[in-house]
Amino acid sequence: MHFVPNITFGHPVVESLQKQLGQDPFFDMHMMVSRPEQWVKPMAVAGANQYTFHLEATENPGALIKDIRENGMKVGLAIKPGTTVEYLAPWAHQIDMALVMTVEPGFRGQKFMEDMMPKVHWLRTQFPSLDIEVDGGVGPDTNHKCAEAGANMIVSGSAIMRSEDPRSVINLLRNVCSEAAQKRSLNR
Ligand SMILES: O=C(CO)[C@H](O)[C@H](O)COP(=O)(O)O
Repeated sequence: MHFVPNITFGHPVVESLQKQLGQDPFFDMHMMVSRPEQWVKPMAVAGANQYTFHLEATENPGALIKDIRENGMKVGLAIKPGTTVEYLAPWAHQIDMALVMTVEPGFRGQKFMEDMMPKVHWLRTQFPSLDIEVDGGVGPDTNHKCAEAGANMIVSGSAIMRSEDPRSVINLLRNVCSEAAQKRSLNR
């Protein structure tokens, strides 16, 4: 289970949490950009472990996946709420992580789109070992829906940053995801 606090690089809170929780940083760069091809090398040089791009932003996902791998990074593939999961499926065997956006990309603090959960569930059923991430409006009130649908990675921004006790929110989110993953593996 990976837990991904969505906090700006170098933010003192994330640095302090990493120290306190003893986590090795894993840098997944979620590139909400047009022409994602142009940033692969710079991100690899900067030390990114994974490069996540939007399927809607490229005309040649296959070539981009190859380039990311050749630059030594794992591959994440994101879809916006309006993009159907069937559009992502042909690439699922070539990627490490599928990212289902649960808000329109743009800014923090938006409302979680529960109607994206069937996408997560479908991906989990079709690709049992794929990492599946959700991003947008995820916090203690919505996290269990993501975990039950099959997400094993979550991005959480506002719910953590607005809390007076970020560490307990992180632990809660992590526990819910771990328990759901455990239940899934027992049911297999
Ligand atoms: O980047 C995003 C949207 O473009 C993320 O959804 C957002 O930053 C996550 O924060 P929150 O938990 O507040 O939705």
